[in-house]
This record gives sequence, C-alpha cells and structure tokens, in this order.
Amino acid sequence: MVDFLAKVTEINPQSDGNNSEGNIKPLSSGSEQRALKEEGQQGGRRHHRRLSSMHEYFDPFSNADIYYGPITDPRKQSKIHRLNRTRTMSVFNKVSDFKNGMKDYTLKRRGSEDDSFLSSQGNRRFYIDNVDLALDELLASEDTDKNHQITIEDTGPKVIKVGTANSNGFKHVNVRGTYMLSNLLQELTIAKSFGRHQIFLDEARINENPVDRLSRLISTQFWKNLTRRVDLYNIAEIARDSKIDTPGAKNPRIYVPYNCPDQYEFYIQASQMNPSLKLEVEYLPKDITAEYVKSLNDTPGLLALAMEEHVNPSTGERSLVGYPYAVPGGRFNELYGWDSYLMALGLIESNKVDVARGMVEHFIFEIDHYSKILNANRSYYLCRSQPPFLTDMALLVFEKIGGENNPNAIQFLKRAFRAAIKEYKEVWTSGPRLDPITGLSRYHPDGIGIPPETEPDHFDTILLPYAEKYNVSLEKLRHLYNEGIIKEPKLDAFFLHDRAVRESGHDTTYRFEGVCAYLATVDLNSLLYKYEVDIANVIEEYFGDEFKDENDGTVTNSEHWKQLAETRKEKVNEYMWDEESGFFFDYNTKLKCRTSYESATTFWCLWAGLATEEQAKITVKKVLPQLEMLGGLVACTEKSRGPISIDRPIRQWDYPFGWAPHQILAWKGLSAYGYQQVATRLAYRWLYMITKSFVDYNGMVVEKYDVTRGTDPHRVDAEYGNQGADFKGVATEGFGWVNTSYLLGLKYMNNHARRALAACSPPLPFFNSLKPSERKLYYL
Ligand SMILES: OC[C@H]1O[C@H](O[C@H]2O[C@H](CO)[C@@H](O)[C@H](O)[C@H]2O)[C@H](O)[C@@H](O)[C@@H]1O
Ligand SMILES: [Ca+2]
Repeated sequence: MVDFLAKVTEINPQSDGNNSEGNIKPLSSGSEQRALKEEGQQGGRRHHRRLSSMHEYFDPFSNADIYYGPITDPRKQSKIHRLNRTRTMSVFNKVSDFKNGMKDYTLKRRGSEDDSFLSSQGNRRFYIDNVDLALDELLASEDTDKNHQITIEDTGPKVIKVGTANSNGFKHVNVRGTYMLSNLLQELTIAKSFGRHQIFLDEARINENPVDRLSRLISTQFWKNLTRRVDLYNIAEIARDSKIDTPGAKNPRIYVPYNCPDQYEFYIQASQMNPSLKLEVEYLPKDITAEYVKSLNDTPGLLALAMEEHVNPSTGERSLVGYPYAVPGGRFNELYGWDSYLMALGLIESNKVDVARGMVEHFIFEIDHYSKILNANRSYYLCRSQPPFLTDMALLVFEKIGGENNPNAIQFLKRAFRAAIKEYKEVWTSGPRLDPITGLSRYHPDGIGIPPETEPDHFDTILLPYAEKYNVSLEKLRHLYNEGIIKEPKLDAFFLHDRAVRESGHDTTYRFEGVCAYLATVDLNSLLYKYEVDIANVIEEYFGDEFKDENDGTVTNSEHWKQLAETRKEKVNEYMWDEESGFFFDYNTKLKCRTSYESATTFWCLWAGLATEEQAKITVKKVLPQLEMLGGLVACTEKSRGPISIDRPIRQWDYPFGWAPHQILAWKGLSAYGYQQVATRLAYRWLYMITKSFVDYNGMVVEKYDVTRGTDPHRVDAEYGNQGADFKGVATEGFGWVNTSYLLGLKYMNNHARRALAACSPPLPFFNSLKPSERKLYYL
C-alpha cells in the first residue's frame, strides 16, 4: 500500500491543521463564517450548491481554475488570503511536542475518529504536499497495465493512504476502490496542469455521486474545453491539421472566401504578428469546383468562419473575433455540421447559448460563402455537407435569446431561415441530391478522388487489386488515380458512394456501402420534412406569410411550404414505409426499390413529426424489440448488418454500436407521440452504460459505445482508431454529442432512477426491482 507521506510543511506556519470543530474549511472573515453557518442552519445540502464569488473557493465542486487556482494554493496563501484554520488549545498541546523536537516521534494526536468521514460530516479534506510524487506513486501502485488510467482492469491493491488536511498530512486515511482512486488520479492530473505542487483536496470531490460528477463536468468543464473562438493569437493552432500528412500540410493554413477582404487582412495580421508559426493565408476563388477542391488535397487548410467586430471600450479600437463554436471532441479543431446541432442541444441545457448561437452564425456564413453547411470547415470538406438541422437549431436559440419579444432575436431568426431556405433549395432539393422521379432527396455530394482525411490505410482493401493490376505500390496507385492518370469507373462509383456516406454522417455502415448516393434515406427526408414544416411556420409568424427570396426572385407563403411537407410525407409513405416490419426503409432510386436495412434512423420519422399515430404505435411494437439493447438503441439490427469477417470488417455505424444522435432523436420522437415512458426506459439504458464506463474507466466518455457489452462498452475497435479513449490521467472534454445525451437523458430520470444510475444498477435488475406502479414509468 502506498503512503503519500504528506508532511507538515512551513507553508502556513499559523496552521496546525487540527480543528476541534472538525471543519477545516478556511474562513477568511467573520461575514463569510456567518454566511456558511446560516447555510448549515437552513439545512441545505452543501454539496453541489454552487457558491459564487467570494465563496467560490470553499466549494468542493468549484471549477478546476478556481479549485486549483492561486487562491487555494497553500504556497500563495500568505500573499493572497490565509486559508488558515483556528488552532484549539488541545491540539496545540499535541503538536507542540513535535514542534519542540520530540525524538521518538510519538505524537499524541487525537483519535482517528476526528478524521472519520462521519465526524467530518462529509467535509473531510486531504492534504497532498507533493502532487508530482503523489501522481507517480499512485500510478506505480494502481495503474498496473500502464495506460495512465485507473480502471477496473488494473489489478493494484485498490487502496492508497492519503494525508488528511486536519493533520496537515500526518494522519492518513484510505482512499479505496477504482472510482475514488481514478478520481484522485484525475484531480491530481488537473492540479498538476495548473502548476500546483501542494493541494488540499475535498474527499467529496473524489467520492462525488458519479451522476452528479459527470453532469457537473459536462456543464462546467467539458463544454469549455470543447469551445473554440478564433482570434489573432490562436488561429495558427486552430488551423493546424493532424489528419493530413503531406509536406504542404506542415504549415497551418487558412482559406478565406474571395469576398471577405476584412477577414483576409485579419489573418495576414495574425500571420505577421507571429511569423514563427508560419500561418499561410490564401483567398479562395469565386467558383469552387470539385477539381479545385481536389487540387487542395496536398495543401489543406481551415476555412474561415463568421466573425464579429469588437470595439475596445477604452481605446475605441476595432478588431475582429470569431463567433464561438464547439468541436465534436478533443481531437478536432474544426466546426462540424450535425455535431454542432447535437451539441447545441446540450450547450443550451447548460446555459451556454452564446456558443449555440455562434454556431448558427457560422452556418449562415457557410451557406452564404461556401453554398452549404459544411461537413466541417476544412478545405477537403468543401464539396460535402452533413445531415441538416439548421431550422430546429435556429428556433431553439431564438427562444433562448428572447424569442418574439426581442427584435434582435427575430432578426436573427429571419437571417437563419433565409439561409436555411437557400440551403434547402440549392443543396438538398437540387441535382444531384434531388431524385427527380420520386421528388425525394439523397446524400450525393460532388468530389473527385479519394477522401484525403481518412486514416492512411482506410481504403487499402479496395485499392489493393488495382495496385496489383497496374503493378504499382498503393501510394503510387493513389496518386495515379487521384490525378486521373488511370481511370477506373468502379473506383469512381465506390468513392462517389463513399463521399455520400460521409455526407450522411453515418460513415461508415454496410447500409450505405456502394449505394449511398442512390438512396433516398429515411434520415434525410425526415429532416427535410422538418425544414418544410419549420419554414412554413416561420414564414407565417415572422415574414407576414410572404417570403421574398432574393436569390431566385420567388415569393412563397406558408401554404406552399406546408404543401411541400405534405407531398414529402406522402412520398415517404409510398416509397419507404413497410407496415409489416414497422420500419421506414431507405429507397433505392436507381434500382427503384425499397431496401430492407433495419436502421435506428426509422425513429427520425417520429422526431420530425412525419409518422402517423398508427405508424408510431407499430414502431414501438415491432421495431423497438429489435433495436433495444442493454445500453440503448443499436444503430441497426445484426441481421441487416450481416456476417463479419476479415474481408468484411466491422463498421462503426452498424450493430453492435450505439450513437448519441440516434438516442436523442428517438427519445424526442417517442415522447412527441406519447411514448415518454419508452423514451425513459431507453434513456435509462443509455445513461447506465455511460455512467458505468465513467465510473469503471477513469472518467471515460467516448464518441460511440458497444451497446451490447456489459463490462467495457467504450471499447470499440472499428475504423477510426481514436474515439477519445486514450487520454492520460484525465478526460477533459468527454465527447460532444454524448455530453448532450447525458444531460438530456437525465431529464427523463426521477430521483429513484438517478440513484440507481449512481449505483450503476444494470437496467434489468433495476426494472425488475420496480414496484408495479413504477413499472409503467418505463413502459414495462
Ligand atoms: O475523418 C474521418 C471522418 O471523420 C468524420 O466522421 C466522424 O466524426 C464526425 C465528427 O464527430 C461525425 O460527424 C461523423 O458522423 C463521424 O462518422 C467526418 O465527418 C467524416 O467526413 C470523415 O471522413
Ligand atoms: Ca490502467
């Protein structure tokens, strides 16, 4: 068992660390003391109460920058704020022996119950006088598989001694079990990142209820760490791209639309301010063709986004600054399409409306300057989009910024809807995405050659036969094919569909392989139905029921858009609905037949409000039993995915994986049709899985989960290797849409369910333990 051997130090000579009150919380003034006392008298639970301003640093759950900031640093306390504790006479005596140089070191300290969790009323604190050493010792003892995480797979003693703050580190208590030890590792890692050598650490911070801890981290830390905002100083860092490994990708680069001279000047200024970063700034041409986009493959760059003007109030100086946005996960720096919508839902839940709004501003800018909402704002994504959610996103932000009572909010909504209408017309209901025969739409982006952003060996199996045919290396083959020196229509078809798969957001799945660009998908047509309904409502409410389109000169009213929605609904029913199975299936516009791939996106028809009551009922009866797994909804049925082999490897958007967007849209859709209890049951499963991984795997929150695995659902070995599981010490961002799903899923949970989640009660035992009256809350 390792002992952190925290010792009395000279950092705060006035403090002996022992306090007969059992409360070592530092009080810097009488008024603060009174405030805390009153809080206690009100019987309020001090944990998780967010304390503000002066009191912030007393809060065991304050944000890391406060908790590990200078105000709590023992070495800086004499200068800033003495966090000393009241010395009691009895304690004085016991310490004085030691201070007087006692030889045999028999300290007559008070009984250990002074440091017991009970006697401290849950307010016990630890004192760690050497954070680096503590980290080394903790990892040496408990991280037996040496991956810098403490998980249930480590076989260490699972207990470590930590010095108490009351005794200034002399007395020790045990910290036990994977969860607390991994939280200790996380806190020490964070403390170290703040440059701290010594810390006081509330025990409550490392044995915090995991549901509270994860939702707190999402709201206060993860969103912050996922948020980006371009300015003069950080642009080179944001522009840098780790996905592409060509000599031309070595320097960070930003491409600016041809008609944004202010932004061009801004980025030139940024590059001149710090020449060593070698930021390259380029204009884009007016016409962006697939050929041009391919020509940038070796010299990729970030694409400029929307900026606002800031005026320095003291100097009057004007400067540009980017609107904030959130990135999907820690490994990204660019703004994504549908991830942004899904994160906006969670950001709004955490009152971070400015970031959600910023992303709507970026989408408006992208539609105006790149003619679509981009897959993400990198040059190699210029030809493709992602699932469209702009109307819903704009409406949510609109409500949060004041809605119809705020004229600025109305202006914002109108700008967003003008852009959405442009996108609807020019992207989703024009060729090649529109199928003129059915009137339905498909993911069908432009593009030439091999997507350069994928992992280098991603297409090797496909390309190998051609390399053999031409007797060249794979690298050479890639070059010859991309440059059009060799022509292979079969490869062209493969990559046409591959690009479409990526536009669908579902990259990749056997549902789409080799066929995606021909499929009128359930997902896309549900989303477009929602666009049509939303546009009709907004035209009626905010455009005086008359929308003049400056782009094509047309004038439309709400009735026109309602009619478009009605027509799409009819087409979806005609081409996609299969009453027998209860699924809405994709329609193959080339073969002119309905497919039979059973996908969780069938629930999107409920989310969009396109399904009838009867169809929703059938969905619950027939589809749900096939897609409901231990950890929530699975992306598709095992039967549809088919057998897996070396030649037919597993795909990440297939069985047995579950994805946050599928859960979120299904919960909302089911609730809208009166099946809130089904949504609650599914949400419990999903939250259970996330909470369990979080508890057992060092605070892990990943991009997707294997919803069939009970023990390690985060372990997904499919396609893109990095899914956010290989952090060292502490996970600092979670994953964007999973963060949202956690916050939204919790809204379905009552206190009983929250407690069960915190105890990691598996779904079945939990459901089986319910009283008959409670079972109906889960549609059981
Ligand atoms: O670089 C490989 C692929 O990465 C993206 O796809 C995956 O991550 C996205 C961000 O979370 C997500 O939107 C998408 O659904 C995921 O499959 C990217 O979108 C792809 O275009 C890219 O090829
Ligand atoms: Ca480990």
